[in-house]
Amino acid sequence: AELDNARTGRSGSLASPPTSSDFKQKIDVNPPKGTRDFPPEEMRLRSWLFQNFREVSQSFGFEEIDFPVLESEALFVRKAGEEIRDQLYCFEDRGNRRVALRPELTPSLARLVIQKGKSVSLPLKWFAIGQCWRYERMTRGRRREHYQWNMDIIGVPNVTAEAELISSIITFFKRIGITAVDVGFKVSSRKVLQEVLRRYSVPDNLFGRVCVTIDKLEKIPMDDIKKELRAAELSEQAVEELLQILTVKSLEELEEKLGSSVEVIADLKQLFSLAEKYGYSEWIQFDASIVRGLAYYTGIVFEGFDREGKLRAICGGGRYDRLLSTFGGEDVPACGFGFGDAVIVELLKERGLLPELSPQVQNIVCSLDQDLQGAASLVAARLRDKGQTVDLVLENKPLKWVFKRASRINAQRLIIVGSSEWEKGVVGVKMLSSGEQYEIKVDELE
Ligand SMILES: OCc1cccc(Br)n1
Repeated sequence: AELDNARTGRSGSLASPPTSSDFKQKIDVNPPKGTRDFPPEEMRLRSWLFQNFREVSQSFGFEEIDFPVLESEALFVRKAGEEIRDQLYCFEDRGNRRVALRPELTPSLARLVIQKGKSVSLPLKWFAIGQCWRYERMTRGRRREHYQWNMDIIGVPNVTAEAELISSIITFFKRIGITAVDVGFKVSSRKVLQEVLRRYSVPDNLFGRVCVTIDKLEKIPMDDIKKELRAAELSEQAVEELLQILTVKSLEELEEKLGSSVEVIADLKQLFSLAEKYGYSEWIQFDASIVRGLAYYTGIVFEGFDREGKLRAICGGGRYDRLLSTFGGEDVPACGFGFGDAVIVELLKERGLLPELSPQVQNIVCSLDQDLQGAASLVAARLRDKGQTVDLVLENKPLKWVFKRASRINAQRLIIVGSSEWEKGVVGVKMLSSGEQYEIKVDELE
């Protein structure tokens, strides 16, 4: 019975821990549903992507931060009907605490900003790359985890912050060969909806929920949208005007509808003017239907889209000036974006822009007989001390095997430690691309 317990993983005392011979049933060697392994080839692509995320963030003067993948569930229990809430990967831990695998990074950032309080001086320009989770019924076969790149500017109330963030994403796209022909940004502001709701005296506390509902346009039937809006006590007229304003085709038309005195017109005009100064006007367009699906956005919202219309949104973000107070903190103006690691790879594949990333090592070192294994280790250590990368052959292998491995790991140089050469204080060197070969004193190796 104990052995059975061990096999099935059920708890129960065992005289000694199970050994591999106790387990007949082969474990499932695939990762859990909806998750990915990153063996070397996949990990090279991920590292390349993240390196570009990091270098762009740093070129904009942002500092890297990180937080636990596990957070208190309380950070994410917003009551606005968001999909991200419905799919929260949450559970009770062994201390009976309600915890969750983070579905996004922004609430953790807000928590850290509140925690730091007056000990940090504004503005904060922070970025993070972190794995985020959702528990989705595998019916749709979608992934349960992805990595997100976030950049956030905390403490800047005007749209210069949003303009800077959009510029950083465009800089990233350009670095990896994506142009304004491939991708664009749809830009709007939730202040449009806020203005309409204000005119119909809809209470502020319903704002997030209404936006989340509006974001479901094109995802759920119009009747369900209207039903949700009526459930939020919107009048028929308010519902009609809300849906109507989302179809506005230009800033000029929006100005006609709302009047030029409304703040949102000034915001959007300033954003487009800044875009022109940055030189990225061709990348962005006003699109009144963009609201984004997170409840906490309060102002400008934007999303990167593939112009061929085949893929889901590449990235998205916006202003969230009221998030900190929902956690009991002092509100601070804030804006940021999230950029997932999945759609961008699909886009790169579509456009034939996936980089060729092969393993690289400068040296492979081997000894011709096992008495010289120590000598080979000494040579490897010397080279490493000089900053060289070295793959040291750790067993006594025939040269044929060494050459095959050298080719597989893309080594540039083969260093051979042979007994007669070693006695003369030299080693054999073979440049693996040119074929050139020579002997050299160990101390002169570099
Ligand atoms: O974009 C929403 C989301 C959140 C967590 C994990 C995954 Br996959 N996707």
